[in-house]
Amino acid sequence: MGTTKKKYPVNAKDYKLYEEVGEGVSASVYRALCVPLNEIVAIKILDLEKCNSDLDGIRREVQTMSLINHPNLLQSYCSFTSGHKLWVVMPYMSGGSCLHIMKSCFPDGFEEPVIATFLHEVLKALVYLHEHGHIHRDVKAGNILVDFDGSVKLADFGVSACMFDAGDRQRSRNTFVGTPCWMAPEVMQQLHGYDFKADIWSFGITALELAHGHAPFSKYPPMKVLLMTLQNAPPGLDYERDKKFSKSFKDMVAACLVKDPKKRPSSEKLMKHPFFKHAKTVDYLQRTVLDGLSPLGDRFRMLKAKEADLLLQNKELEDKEHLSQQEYIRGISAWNFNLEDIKNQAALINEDDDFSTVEESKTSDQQNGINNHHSDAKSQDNADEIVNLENSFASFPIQPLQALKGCFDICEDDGADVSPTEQPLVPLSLKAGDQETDKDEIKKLERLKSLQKTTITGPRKYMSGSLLPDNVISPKKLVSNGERDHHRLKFQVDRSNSGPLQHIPRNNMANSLSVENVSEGAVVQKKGRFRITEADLSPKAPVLNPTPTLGVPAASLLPCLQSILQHNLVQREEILRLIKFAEQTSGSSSVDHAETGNSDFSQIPPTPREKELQSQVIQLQQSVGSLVEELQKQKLKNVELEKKLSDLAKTNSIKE
Ligand SMILES: Nc1ncnc2c1ncn2[C@@H]1O[C@H](COP(=O)(O)OP(=O)(O)OP(=O)(O)O)[C@@H](O)[C@H]1O
Repeated sequence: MGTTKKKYPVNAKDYKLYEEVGEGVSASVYRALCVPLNEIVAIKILDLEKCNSDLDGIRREVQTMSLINHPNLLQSYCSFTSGHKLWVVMPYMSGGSCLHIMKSCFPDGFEEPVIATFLHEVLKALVYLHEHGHIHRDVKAGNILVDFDGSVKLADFGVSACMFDAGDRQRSRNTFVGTPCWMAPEVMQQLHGYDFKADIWSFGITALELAHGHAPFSKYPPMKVLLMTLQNAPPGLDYERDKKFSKSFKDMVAACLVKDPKKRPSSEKLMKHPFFKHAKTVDYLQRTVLDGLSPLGDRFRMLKAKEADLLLQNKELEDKEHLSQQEYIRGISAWNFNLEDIKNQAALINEDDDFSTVEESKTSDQQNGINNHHSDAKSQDNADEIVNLENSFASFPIQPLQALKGCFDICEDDGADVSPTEQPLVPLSLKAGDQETDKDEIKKLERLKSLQKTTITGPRKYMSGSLLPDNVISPKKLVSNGERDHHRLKFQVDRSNSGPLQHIPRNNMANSLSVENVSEGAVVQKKGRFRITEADLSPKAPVLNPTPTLGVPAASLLPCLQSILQHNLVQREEILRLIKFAEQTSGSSSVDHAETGNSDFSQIPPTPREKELQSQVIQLQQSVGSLVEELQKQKLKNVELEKKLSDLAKTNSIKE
């Protein structure tokens, strides 16, 4: 209070876009000039038409970014839509991300004091988030941004979530969210839900990433990462090359990477770990890391060129390793739920992989006394399991922009599409009251609304957003308000930008920012990479505030949400089935499997029972085949006899 906040314009015309400095799964980031304020900013531009997933994640990210208030968290100045694009204006972090810095200048990772300093800053951000009931869910080097003076900010709140009271927590954490290499085992398992300790796991993986220049298992396709994380011992700093690291560093990493989340320290406790005594002030980063770095735009261009080279060098785009590396260079480690990709990934995991698997999981295997060898068997059943997913991953019918129009305010003339290189169209402020939806859009939404009256019966979901600048509402407070049942969740499935699954906002942005809504509590949601989310189907679902403060009633989106929810449930079932299948199969052949250290679906041999059933099926198919053949023969004979009979009848009648 009392401090006059700078007012950033919500009109694309007021910004001058310069070079591209970053690219994510769903967005491109540009250095830009805010003309009226004469200030350099970063603008993240999302193409809502292309980004057919995760609209809810986008909305949440924008909302969370605008509300957080901590020096180690990237706050947004403002957001608005312009044509099909969403613009998010934020501080320009001229050093770029830790991942970009490593890829450009520190391919084998940083020195320990640098790592300690980076991690210390990130941990401060996590303590703040966790204290205020949020889980970040996507902690990784690609989301650690550095400014010219060495200051560090954790970015990317697309998957952040609010934590709920104990009653709902289990269900609310049954959500498949994050980026596979950094994802905690309990998040993958979806058995008992998860909490902020999932961030501690990701933090430990990030520590390894900063130490080695890449995250463990980063070369592998998502499905394999999932199984390796679940089946192998946790990764650590145990290689020969890790000898240079201190015992306290190894110990800190080991504390974070415990599979049982209960045994991991909280962020607050971790802060007291002796390792962080090695942390220095951020000007140390400025001297040791940033000094001499070329401008971010140039580095980004070089990385893109390197990526293009990789593509050229290897025309076999299906080569999962290359794909994986390219994704990694871009800071993308998406769960790509394009069915074809999954099939390819499953098919491509072969003997060669185990060479690197041995390398990555060497320590774990040594610890377990496991030999690495593998089976060549490829299970048709597994392929069938994957094929069965096909039906589940059907496209959703909703246009993302249309859906988002329920979240963001829309100006009268906001219909055109602005390319980042062109200059602005009319933007859409997040503030209510000064925009209108175009007439066609209103008609469509009215239609949806009337449809909704007859179709909506299920529970509804709330917006997330317990982070308030001045007055943060903690999960405890929410519970004590007796509003537990108002924090029921729904989860959705979405996918990376290549896929059909998309997110639809559940509510109106202005509503979500209103005091009532905040007091109603926060919501765990998901993000735009591969994540599978689960609906909380409580019949006591809360009453959504139907009063729109923007041009579009949020309730009009409910039919779409309903349909998405249905899809999500089916998809979740499928994923669970696959995971169970993998676990069962690995359980039933645990000896072989433990010995091989192999965690690949396609290499799991069929059980004896499966073999027996398969041979029975084959026998049945054969006997059906011969019966059909016999039937055909008999039919032919019949026809011939009939013909002979009629011929005889004819000759008889002639004679007569
Ligand atoms: N404020 C900023 N200043 C400078 N560079 C930035 C800024 N924000 C993002 N970047 C760069 O752009 C990249 C992509 O941004 P961001 O991670 O927000 O996009 P995204 O689509 O959410 O990515 P992903 O989903 O892969 O994490 C970052 O990794 C970083 O290198």
